[in-house]
Amino acid sequence: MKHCLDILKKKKLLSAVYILLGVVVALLNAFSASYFQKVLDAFGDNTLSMRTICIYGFVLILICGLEYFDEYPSCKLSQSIYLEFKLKALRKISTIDYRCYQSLGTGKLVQKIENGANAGKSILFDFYFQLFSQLIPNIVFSLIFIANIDKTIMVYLGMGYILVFVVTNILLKYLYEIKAHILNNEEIFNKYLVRGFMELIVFRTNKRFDHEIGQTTNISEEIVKSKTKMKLIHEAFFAIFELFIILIKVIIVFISWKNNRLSVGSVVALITLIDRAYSPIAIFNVLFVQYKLDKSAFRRYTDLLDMSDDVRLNSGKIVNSIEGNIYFKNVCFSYEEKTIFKDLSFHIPAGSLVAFVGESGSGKSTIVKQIMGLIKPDAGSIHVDRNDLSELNLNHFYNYISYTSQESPIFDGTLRENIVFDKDISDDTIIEVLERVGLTSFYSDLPKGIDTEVGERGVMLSGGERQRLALARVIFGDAKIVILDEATSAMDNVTEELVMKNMMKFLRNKTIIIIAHRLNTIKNVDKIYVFKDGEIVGSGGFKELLDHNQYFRQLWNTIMKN
Ligand SMILES: Nc1ncnc2c1ncn2[C@@H]1O[C@H](COP(=O)(O)OP(=O)(O)OP(=O)(O)O)[C@@H](O)[C@H]1O
Repeated sequence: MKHCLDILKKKKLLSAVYILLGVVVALLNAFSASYFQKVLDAFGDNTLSMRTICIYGFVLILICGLEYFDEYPSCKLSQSIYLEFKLKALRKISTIDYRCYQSLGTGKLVQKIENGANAGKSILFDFYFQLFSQLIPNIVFSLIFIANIDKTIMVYLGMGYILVFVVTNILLKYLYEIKAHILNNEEIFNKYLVRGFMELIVFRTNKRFDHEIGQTTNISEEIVKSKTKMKLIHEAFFAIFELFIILIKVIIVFISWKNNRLSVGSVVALITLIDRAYSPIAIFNVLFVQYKLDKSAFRRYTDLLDMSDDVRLNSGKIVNSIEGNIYFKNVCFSYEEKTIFKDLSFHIPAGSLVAFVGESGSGKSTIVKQIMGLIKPDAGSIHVDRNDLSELNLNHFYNYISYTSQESPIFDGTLRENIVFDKDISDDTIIEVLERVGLTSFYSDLPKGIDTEVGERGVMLSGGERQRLALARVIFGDAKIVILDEATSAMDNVTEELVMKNMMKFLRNKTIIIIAHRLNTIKNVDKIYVFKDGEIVGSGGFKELLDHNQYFRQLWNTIMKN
């Protein structure tokens, strides 16, 4: 509910106008039905006056006008509520704890957000707003006007409400299970869809698409079956409800005819008012069932919103300058049961150029994520200069650190956005940097120059071009600590050497950490740390390690052989 209230607070005025308009229209509707009794009876007695006709006509026109104006807040509210729920999800991703983020899958997540935003809109707008602006006012005003005609009938109608409510609740228990089944299947359906798009090459070359399409077809059939079942149950309820109202109307006509107690006008007004009093109940039931079912989709979505945030992103100590010393002191870290580091300690002096090497899975990237503050040590401490990293405001710290990852360093946007984001930098300067990272010929072939869209994950660039683009971004940053995690792995040797030579000129005096598998690229670094199973098994200069460290020599020999 907290998330719904957040959105309501933002839309206070619009919500108040919408509810007020609904109440006024309901009052006028009940009044017009009751006034119609007066018109009919006066018509029968030959006492109908021009004034009565005018009042009746005016009320009908007023209702018509107000119902039209009602569309404005109605449309604005429903659309903005739906989009606000989606925005909330994006805001959440901007602060979510990185470990929680790692547990989310793209396909399922996107569907969860879509279903959740729809469910949230449905709960807030289609249920609560309709309840307070239409259903309750319609029921209350209709009952008041019915009581005005005949109090006993009003009491019987009230008892009818209770019966309808009991039946609805029995129905709901059955519908819940079907809805949960649908939601699960929709998320899995989307997972297959997204991974089909993202992993086209893997699935095509492994001939997996037939299997994937088969699975998705089965799931879609399941979804259709469950949705049809739900619809039929809903409709059956509606049909029974219609019969129930018809029965009430027939009984009223019969009793009035037998007792000869009510005028023609009163019977017509009663029948109209019964429709007005019971239609909201029918609508309420549909909405209530939907509301209860939406709650399960909404809960899945709020589970995402309620995931832990990285509290250090926006709180903690703010430092105004950083030299770039990094100290790991007895750091321990595990992913669930799996121990990655035990008692890891090392020091990287400010302004030095170091490299982390080791077999795949030895923990190099995990160290980098810890230096970035994305994941926290279970024990021990990480210091940047004299500051304990766990006490720093990370958003502020990110002004001084830059990280180029080995995976998809490019996002869906233009070349310019990918290099400088929204910084105001002249085209000439950007082009000059593109030259430095060896992208001159690539750039000159682009139809829209630096404003060319590079596609999702930079799909229209080669692996090496993507990496060079990401390196160009580093040049525009003002970081004191630069981390290049396999940042040149997709480049050929000649390009890599040229680009790194240019990069190093620019990165002078910064603390640079390079993670590399190609050991020939790190011959000139100040210090190499050799990792094996989360431990440092050697450190020193390239030559020193080659002469004295057996494991490093083994790594080097393997590479040379390849
Ligand atoms: N989210 C995660 N959950 C569980 N285990 C993980 C997770 N991320 C990484 N690991 C494990 O942590 C270990 C260290 O991974 P890391 O990515 O740091 O290795 P690396 O040395 O950088 O490997 P590579 O050179 O292949 O990139 C690996 O065994 C990996 O399986």
